Amino acid sequence: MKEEEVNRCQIQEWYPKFKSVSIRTQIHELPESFIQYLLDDSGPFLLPVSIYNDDALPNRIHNPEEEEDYQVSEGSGDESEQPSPPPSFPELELKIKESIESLGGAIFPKLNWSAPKDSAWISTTGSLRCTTFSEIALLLRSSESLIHDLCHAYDSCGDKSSSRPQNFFLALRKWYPSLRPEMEFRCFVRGQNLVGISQREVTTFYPILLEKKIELKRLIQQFYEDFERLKFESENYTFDVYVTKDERIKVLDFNPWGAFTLPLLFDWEELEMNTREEGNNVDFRIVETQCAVRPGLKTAVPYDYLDTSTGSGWDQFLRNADEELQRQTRSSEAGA
Ligand SMILES: Nc1ncnc2c1ncn2[C@@H]1O[C@H](COP(=O)(O)OP(=O)(O)OP(=O)(O)O)[C@@H](O)[C@H]1O
Repeated sequence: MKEEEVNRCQIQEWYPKFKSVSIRTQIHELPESFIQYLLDDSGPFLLPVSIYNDDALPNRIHNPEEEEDYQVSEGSGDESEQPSPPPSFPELELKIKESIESLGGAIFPKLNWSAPKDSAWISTTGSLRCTTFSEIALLLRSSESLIHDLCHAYDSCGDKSSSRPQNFFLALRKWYPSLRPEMEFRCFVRGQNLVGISQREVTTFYPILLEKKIELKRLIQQFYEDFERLKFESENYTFDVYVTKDERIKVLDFNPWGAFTLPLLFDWEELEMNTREEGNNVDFRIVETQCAVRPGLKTAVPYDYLDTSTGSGWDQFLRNADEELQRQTRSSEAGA
């Protein structure tokens, strides 16, 4: 696989071309200080200080010296006891706040390639729905799967020249509360031919897919002929689509062929062999019976989460996160 093929699957690269057939998204370049914050696992877990009131336009720039909570006593003699000051990213926070408002008040966050799916369990809603910068920071900072984007994006590239992209971006996608998982599909393109389509959520049997199989296949194939073929430059790649109630197709994501991309109801060897000639049938796969469901391919809750007993590490992590949230709530109430 080539770096350029991996690069094309970054949301800041593909979204401008597919905007009209995707879901509303605003993309912000991330400062290096924020990337370092995401990567830093030394010391306690600190959420960034929110410098704006949550429910108003920016009206107060936080000044640590004016608030008791932030005063660091000088010369106490034991510097190692002093917690490091919480980080703050005022410019980024303002841009994000404005974007969230313009996207209707709730968003789904994502870096260049990936969403922090593995940290949904930590949010109060158990989902990736975010309404504030702090919620986004909590999800991003808690996610192991984003380490792939941050440090290993090019690991499968034969021409790898760096471990990370030049710039990182945060995509804020309008939150859709009622996406039906059975209407998401992964499409496999080889040699610029659509060779396979798989149900995306393979852990469940959805009878409606049996009923609509022929129609869904026709819709997706038509979409590929109309939009995809001319616009996405790689020879081999995958893209994920969502079929709306009124039978429109929305592109959710692009992924490189092979490597970290899950082949779902296929395996890569059989997809490699499928060199579909023009006009041949596209292989459309769904879970056809209750007995054919696949086990979950990704774990949503880290194993350690199951063990929150004293000494497990998670007890301290959860206490720190809780204290930080309470402290920030107190400080924003004091400033309101
Ligand atoms: N805007 C949204 N609102 C609500 N849910 C969403 C939204 N966008 C995506 N999702 C849900 O989140 C899932 C993961 O999204 P997405 O494919 O963008 O993440 P990803 O990290 O790139 O995943 P993968 O690496 O498996 O492709 C989607 O399958 C969809 O169910």
